[in-house]
Amino acid sequence: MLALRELAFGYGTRRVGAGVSLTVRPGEALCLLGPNGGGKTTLFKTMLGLLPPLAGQIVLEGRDLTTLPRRDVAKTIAYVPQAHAAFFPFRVREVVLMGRASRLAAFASPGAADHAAADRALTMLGIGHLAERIYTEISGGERQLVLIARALAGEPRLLVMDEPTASLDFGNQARVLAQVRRLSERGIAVVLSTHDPGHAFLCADQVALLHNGRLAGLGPPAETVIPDTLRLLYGVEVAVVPLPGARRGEALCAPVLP
Ligand SMILES: Nc1ncnc2c1ncn2[C@@H]1O[C@H](COP(=O)(O)OP(=O)(O)OP(=O)(O)O)[C@@H](O)[C@H]1O
Repeated sequence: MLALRELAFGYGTRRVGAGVSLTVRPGEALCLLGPNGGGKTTLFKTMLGLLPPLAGQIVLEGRDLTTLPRRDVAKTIAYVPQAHAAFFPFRVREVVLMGRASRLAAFASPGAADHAAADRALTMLGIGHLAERIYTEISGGERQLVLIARALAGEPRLLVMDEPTASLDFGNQARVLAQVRRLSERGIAVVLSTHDPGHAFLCADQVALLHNGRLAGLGPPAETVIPDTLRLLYGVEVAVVPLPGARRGEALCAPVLP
């Protein structure tokens, strides 16, 4: 689905990261962990084709990303940004419908299939009851769920999510992580970042650890989310405690305060 080969990324002459190589297969979820300012958002922008690679290559479904028409990229990858301040008082249904933009001809209005896809996405996220609400008048957590629904409405094959659980309450965090697993089961590839390393155990097949713009580890959660790597990334001691009866090696991560 997606391959990064010796990728260097950043802003013009400001190199944020380098030497990043990884692959994400259809239906696989990759969780990106790293400290504030570690380069996660910059890497995402580069993967989406919004920033040119400074070196190396990004291959999307076998083709070099930089040679693909923007519209093809937009049909394949959907991006869920961090829940941002909302300025325009659209209804939630309209916001979700905007996720169909890449599938509409220029100046065309959404048709029945587009409305149906938007409704499916609202239902999938369990927020059908918000459809007629005004986007600027719902909570930050609800907005985050709407942004995920907007991305899914475009029926992408790869979903890139920048800290999708950041502003969500405990229940909604669990719902979003469960959703990531469900998307994987449907064959959709997911790349997400989070500041909670425990989330990797709940939804990821692979974890990429980004430290000073370089990969400090890449592999299954049980091999990568361990006290040594978490100390390196975050500069604190972390206890990684296996969950009793866990079938996928799930563990809880908690900082050990001095
Ligand atoms: N537009 C920009 N131009 C130049 N440098 C930038 C720009 N945006 C971010 N940076 C720098 O790039 C580095 C990586 O930032 P980035 O936002 O990718 O980190 P992050 O891992 O997503 O952080 P966080 O977890 O805090 O969201 C930081 O040093 C930041 O100051």
